Amino acid sequence: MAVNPQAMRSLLKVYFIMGSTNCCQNPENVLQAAIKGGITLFQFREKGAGCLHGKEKESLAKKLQAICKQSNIPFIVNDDIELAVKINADGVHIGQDDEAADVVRRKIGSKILGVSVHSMQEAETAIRQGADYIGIGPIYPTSTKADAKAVQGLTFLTELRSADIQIPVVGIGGITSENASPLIEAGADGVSVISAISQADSPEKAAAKLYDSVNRIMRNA
Ligand SMILES: Cc1ncsc1CCOP(=O)(O)O
Ligand SMILES: C=C1C=NC(C(F)(F)F)=NC1=N
Ligand SMILES: [Mg+2]
Repeated sequence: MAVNPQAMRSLLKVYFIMGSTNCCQNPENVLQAAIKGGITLFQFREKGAGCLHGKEKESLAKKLQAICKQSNIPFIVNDDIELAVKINADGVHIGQDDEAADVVRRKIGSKILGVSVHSMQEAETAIRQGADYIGIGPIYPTSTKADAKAVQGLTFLTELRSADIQIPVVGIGGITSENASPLIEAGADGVSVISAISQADSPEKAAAKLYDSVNRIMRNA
């Protein structure tokens, strides 16, 4: 465990994920606004049709990393372990089709390690191999990830929590400030969003609304 679970849980509250293909406006301005609105964690996910590669990808990563650093928001890199190590990111997020979590843990040392899981078996493996948090979804329908798995709603989350699995958990997929509350009530430590913030007219207001709905539920829980 590289980050203590309680610290990890508060980082997961409003977890913004973005890459150049998710934005209509300039990614740097969108991230700046999202941070102002109150996001608690950021993941650089440069993936899908038209995404950047090589030097262009690295240069955008460094710009977004600098913006996060100014506000003490940890900067997580999706998939690209090599890039994460090269620019000394604060952590990485991997899926089941990436390298195994134990291999990645050896490469990143005490950085934050997040793993996407879709079953109890995958969750237990990720925990055993030293993940700091797990991402589960898609919770609701989403058009952002073309190859997303079947929509799972709150079923898997409820299963995890009734199996008394304590690892910090964040939900992802089609989440907005309108549908975030049931997820927190079912035991998620936070919500992860791409389009609800990156494609909002005001990313700052969208982030603030998400932050408010998540905290409102946590205060009353
Ligand atoms: C990366 C990812 N993994 C499962 S759904 C998804 C896309 C989430 O995007 P959005 O928040 O726009 O639905
Ligand atoms: C596919 C993904 C699933 N979950 C997450 C996170 F929200 F960070 F856990 N990030 C991803 N890139
Ligand atoms: Mg991946």
